[in-house]
Amino acid sequence: MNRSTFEFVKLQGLGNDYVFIDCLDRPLPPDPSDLARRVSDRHFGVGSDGLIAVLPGERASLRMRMWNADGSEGEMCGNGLRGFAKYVFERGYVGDHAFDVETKAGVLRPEVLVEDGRVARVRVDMGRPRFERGSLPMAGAPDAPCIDETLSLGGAEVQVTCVSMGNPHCILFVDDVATAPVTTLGPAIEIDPTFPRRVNVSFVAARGPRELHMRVWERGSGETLACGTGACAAAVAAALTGRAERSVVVHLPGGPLEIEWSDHVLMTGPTVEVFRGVFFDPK
Ligand SMILES: N[C@@H](CCC[C@H](N)C(=O)O)C(=O)O
Repeated sequence: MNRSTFEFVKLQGLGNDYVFIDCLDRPLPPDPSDLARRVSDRHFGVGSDGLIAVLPGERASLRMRMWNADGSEGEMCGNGLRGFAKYVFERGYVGDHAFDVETKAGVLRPEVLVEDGRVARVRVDMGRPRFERGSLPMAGAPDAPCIDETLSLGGAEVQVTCVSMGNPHCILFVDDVATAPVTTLGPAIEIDPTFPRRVNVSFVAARGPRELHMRVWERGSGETLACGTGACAAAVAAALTGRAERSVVVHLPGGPLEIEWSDHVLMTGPTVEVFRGVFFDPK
């Protein structure tokens, strides 16, 4: 990789798409936030919801870092981690079907599910959800959870449940996701001072004990077709508040994700390599 061109692979999970760069034998570009903004641009760049780097790890042999389309770095990315698992398994960087990956949210464990010699689906042990405000972070007593609380957020009175999946999520239950104010209230809650590091905002409708419908406004990327960590947080919030069972299918605009919460949260869903290319970096 030199400063003016670099190779990339684009993968998507339920339409939540990321440009992957391989930094195992090459250094991470000097300003990955700026690069994320430029490659993510759907007119002047490759077009994606963000950038993911494949790196050597310290707490595991491999490390994933991800940046949103606005250049902010996220602690975790569920759809991205499924793509990461496919990428490293198919290139022989790991030998086992299940392996550890270091992220900013800790070491997580994906398992690739191989069909016809290809990784089509990945199950990820997403670890334990956390509920205390300090884990998001969120204003208020650091040890107190926020479960079905009515708060003034983004200029509206809303009932929310907040969950950390390593990254912060604010869940609003609604009657119908089609008419939910995703693109108006979503960005207003994202930057509400209650969440000093901003927050991902999910609008979720329970449709029976094992079916959730969801749309998401992602911190740093806007409305996306799916969010893996968001689907986990939504499933946990629905179970915790008696709206659904602990094993659900979350229907997102990009397709369904299977989520199970026993102690850890398990997420199972597809991942697809879309194309490979060379980015001509004007900088
Ligand atoms: N789409 C992702 C989450 C990406 C990071 C998020 N926008 C954040 O800033 O926390 C997923 O699939 O989990």
